Amino acid sequence: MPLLDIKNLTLEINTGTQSIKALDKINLTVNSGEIRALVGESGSGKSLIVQAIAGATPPNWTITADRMSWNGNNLLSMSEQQRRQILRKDIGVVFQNALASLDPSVTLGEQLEESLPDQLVEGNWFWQRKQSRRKVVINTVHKVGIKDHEHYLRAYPHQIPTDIGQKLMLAMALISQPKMLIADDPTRGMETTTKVQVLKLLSRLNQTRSLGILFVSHDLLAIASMSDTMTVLYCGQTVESGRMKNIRKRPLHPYTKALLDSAPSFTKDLPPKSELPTLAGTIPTLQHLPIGCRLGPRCPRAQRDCVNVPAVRKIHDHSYSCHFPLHRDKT
Ligand SMILES: Nc1ncnc2c1ncn2[C@@H]1O[C@H](COP(=O)(O)OP(=O)(O)OP(=O)(O)O)[C@@H](O)[C@H]1O
Repeated sequence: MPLLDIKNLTLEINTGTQSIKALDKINLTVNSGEIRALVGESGSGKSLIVQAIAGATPPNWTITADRMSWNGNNLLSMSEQQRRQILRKDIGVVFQNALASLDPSVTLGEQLEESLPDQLVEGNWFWQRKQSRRKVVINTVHKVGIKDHEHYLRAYPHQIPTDIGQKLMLAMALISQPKMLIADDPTRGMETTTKVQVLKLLSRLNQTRSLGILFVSHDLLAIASMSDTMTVLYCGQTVESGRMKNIRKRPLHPYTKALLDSAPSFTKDLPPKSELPTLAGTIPTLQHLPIGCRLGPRCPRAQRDCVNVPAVRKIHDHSYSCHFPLHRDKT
């Protein structure tokens, strides 16, 4: 059974004048010990998925799904308290710009200690538990590559540089020893050595503790080297999903191909909102979504049928949604 199992997740945003389908029938699973990359241009809806899973949604969002379960338990039907409990213990989430959501008046050390569940604290006496908490916090910040813990644990959120902040957010997500980590662009803006350090840490946790990871990123180099599987998103629709090596070798969806071709040697990140060199135009805004397959107006293979949403087709564990996929002309 997958840890996280999502089928046909739809997110509608009510703008007051209209209802917009920002996510349209998204499918996604993450198994224990699996690293799944969630990729797509800026604006494709990756962060919306993370927010929908975490339940961090404003009142004008409506979320529906045929299935959205954690370890077999329906996330959508459980109480807010049960869901919070799961997010506190079992799923670590690093949101984009997470640093901004920290309490500015509390030191980072105290906020990390608060994130540590009581079950992981040793000792019976108050002073023993205090020491134990401190020890776990220090170990965790060392694990994410912060050596000068004295300095940073005493600091307030606005006093630290962004890359240290990102590492601390990762520490906060990992401190409860979760079964799964959802990391929304955790290495964004980091310089290469720091990035490599963080990626190595995640790979190690994945291998030693079977940590399942949903890795959201623009960074194709990072994704390709560490992920087992990949889900490609375009404009709120899942376009392709499968094993990383199969998709890299033989992408079936024209969008996946364009995304891979845009970083031919995987040597550069794709800056947000940039044009893909292999596809004309840019991703549409939610107010101007095309009908049917949303890639239609930009797709070199588009034909009349593309005004209808393509069904999900499967070849073993490789799935795609396209009327005119690559390499399948004879079928
Ligand atoms: N709270 C919100 N209300 C309305 N629209 C939103 C909201 N958050 C995001 N959007 C819109 O939803 C679409 C998807 O945004 P999202 O942030 O999920 O993209 P993304 O793939 O995560 O991009 P990036 O890689 O830049 O983070 C965008 O068009 C964005 O403008």
